[in-house]
Amino acid sequence: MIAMRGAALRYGERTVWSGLDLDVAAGEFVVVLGANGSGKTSLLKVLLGLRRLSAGTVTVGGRPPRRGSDLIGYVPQHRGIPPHTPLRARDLVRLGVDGHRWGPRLPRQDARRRVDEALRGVGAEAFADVPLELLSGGELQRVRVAQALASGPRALLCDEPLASLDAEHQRIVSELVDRRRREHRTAVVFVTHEVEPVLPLADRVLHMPGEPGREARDVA
Ligand SMILES: Nc1ncnc2c1ncn2[C@@H]1O[C@H](COP(=O)(O)OP(=O)(O)OP(=O)(O)O)[C@@H](O)[C@H]1O
Repeated sequence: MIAMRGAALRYGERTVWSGLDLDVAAGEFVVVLGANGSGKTSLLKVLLGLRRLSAGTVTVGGRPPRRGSDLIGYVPQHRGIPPHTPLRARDLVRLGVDGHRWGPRLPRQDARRRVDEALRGVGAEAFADVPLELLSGGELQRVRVAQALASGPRALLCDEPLASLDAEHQRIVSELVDRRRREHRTAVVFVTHEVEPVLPLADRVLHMPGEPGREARDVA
């Protein structure tokens, strides 16, 4: 599903990583670890089509990554919602249903059914109509997972989705992602500093070295 060969990323003179080979098959769960600044978010940006490699090749679903591709779902790092944001949980998930869609939107009934399914999938029905700014951090991350999965992506990229969640919600969010890859064979790339909840679920771990000249290691 995801294939990188001899990949390198530079910002100006600075090489963030190089010599990176990575394969993530359908249904595989790959955890990405590394120090601050080692280039984990930059790796996701390349897969999202937001950054071009400086060297090497990358494909997602057999093609070069493309911004806005409906092959990919993305769960960003947890952060709060600005006060007075006029959205409820179900509105955020609706953006996920419509997000990548070109042309006419889904008929209202179909969209509503998909939003309800996605909310049910993360156990968020009880707060579906609550304004986002009132949700707890853990509830909000569950809604963000629902948003990312609402369009049925074949690969799910998660950027530190467990940061600042309590242990119980770290487990809940990790298991939601794990269930998805098992039931739908979604390929998962999961960047985290919280290893405890995800290592038991991971097929493989990619260590970003964070030191110039050292190559990233993809270990079993
Ligand atoms: N647009 C940019 N221009 C120049 N340098 C950048 C740019 N984006 C990121 N960097 C630098 O590249 C390095 C890798 O950044 P990145 O955010 O990918 O690291 P990270 O591993 O995700 O870090 P963290 O764990 O702190 O989130 C950092 O030193 C950062 O300052």
